[in-house]
Order: sequence, then structure tokens, then C-alpha cells
Amino acid sequence: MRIGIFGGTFDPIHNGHLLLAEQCREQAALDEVWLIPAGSPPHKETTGITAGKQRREMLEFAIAGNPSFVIQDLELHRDGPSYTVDTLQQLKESHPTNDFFLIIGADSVRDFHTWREPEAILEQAHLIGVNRPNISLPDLGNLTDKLGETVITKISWVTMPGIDLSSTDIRQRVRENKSVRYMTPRAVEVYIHNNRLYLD
Ligand SMILES: Nc1ncnc2c1ncn2[C@@H]1O[C@H](COP(=O)(O)OP(=O)(O)OP(=O)(O)O)[C@@H](O)[C@H]1O
Ligand SMILES: O=C(O)c1ccc[n+]([C@@H]2O[C@H](COP(=O)([O-])O)[C@@H](O)[C@H]2O)c1
Repeated sequence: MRIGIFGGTFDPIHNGHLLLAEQCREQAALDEVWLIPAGSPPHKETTGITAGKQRREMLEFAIAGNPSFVIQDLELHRDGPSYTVDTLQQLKESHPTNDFFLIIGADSVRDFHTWREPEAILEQAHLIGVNRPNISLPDLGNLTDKLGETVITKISWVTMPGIDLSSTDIRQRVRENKSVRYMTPRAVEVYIHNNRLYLD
């Protein structure tokens, strides 16, 4: 099977994430997209992040009824920073015949050379980069300097209609008592309100 691996903090998941995953599924002819909530995102300030259990529950509501999207919560059960290289290794061991495609937004592609063991990641997965509003498509100089020109052959691009949304925007809007309707699925919106998330 061709499996898309889409990791994120998802605090909360929003419609930009969902459209991105669906466009990758279609354009890269993936059988499934596995959404992987980060236990402890390596490059983010982790204090104040919503509990993994709640971020996972929001994911469940968001993808309910879509058999092509699957949540894999292995990073929530692992201690320490959630390095993608470790996640891919674990997934390769448990699903040795799958082909994995690591899906990341343009901001993450720009920083990819700073990730832990990018070379080992690219040995285990093909990389799919996706455009993101206000992020110019990165020149991959830093990556080719580090890994050589052949790295280019391991990266492909999916283009989606730009959705200028971030989880930060949504948290901010909730804090300011503004509407987040149509920015995230209705069930996620209700979950946020029922659980009083993002109010301080
Ligand atoms: N609107 C968007 N368009 C394209 N890619 C996106 C978009 N939002 C998030 N992504 C990508 O989704 C992945 C997970 O993102 P993440 O969960 O950190 O969301 P975020 O909206 O960037 O969150 P935050 O605002 O908290 O930093 C990253 O690879 C990121 O580049
Ligand atoms: O492995 C790394 O070094 C690494 C560095 C930064 C981000 N990541 C992963 O990239 C995904 C998106 O991260 P973030 O911080 O944008 O939510 C998430 O799955 C992180 O675990 C991974």
C-alpha cells in the first residue's frame, strides 16, 4: 500500500490540514493517509500544548466517516521529542511492505535540513511538499548542501488551493471569542467549546 504520513501538533486540526491531506491522497494516488499527532513536537515550545488525548480526540471527530484517513498515535505513547526518523522506523518495522510518503507543508520543507537525520528519513520515505500561503516555495540549497543533489529526486510537490489558516489563528480567535466556524469541522469546534480549550 502507498501510505501518506502526515504528522503535526494538530492543536487543533483545521481545514487547511484536512484539505492538504485529501489533495495529497488524490494527487499522489495514496491508499491511505495516516495522521500522526506529535507527542512532543521537536521544534516547538511544548509548554501549553493541549494534552495529546484531546488533540487525538479532535482528530477523531475531524476524520469521522472517512476510511482513507487513519490516526496512528504511536508518538503519543513514546517519551521524549517526537522525531520523525524514529516514527518512520517504527512504522517500517510494523508494516514492512508499505511505501511511505512523508507529507509536509512548505514551512516544514524549508526547515527540513534542520530535522534529526533527514538523510535517514529520506531512505525510508519519499517526501511530498505542499504549498502554504505566505511561505514561498523554498529553495532547497540547504538540503542539497547537506545531502547532495540526488536528494531532489526524493521530493515531489502537491499543489492545493491555498488555505490561509493555522492552529495559532484558531487558538487566538477562540481566546478572543471570535468565530472559528468553517475553519475547522463543526464537531471540532463544538469539542473546543465543550472542553473550554484555548481560553487562557
Ligand atoms: N494552512 C496550511 N496549508 C498548508 N500546510 C499546512 C497548513 N497548516 C498546517 N500545515 C502543515 O501541516 C503540518 C502540521 O502543522 P501544525 O499542526 O503545526 O499546524 P499549524 O497550523 O502550522 O500549527 P501552529 O499554528 O500551532 O504552528 C506542517 O507540515 C505544516 O506545514
Ligand atoms: O524529526 C524532526 O527533527 C522534526 C522536526 C520538526 C518537526 N517534525 C515533525 O513535523 C511535523 C509537523 O511539526 P509541527 O511542529 O509543524 O507541528 C510533526 O510530525 C513533527 O514531529 C519533526
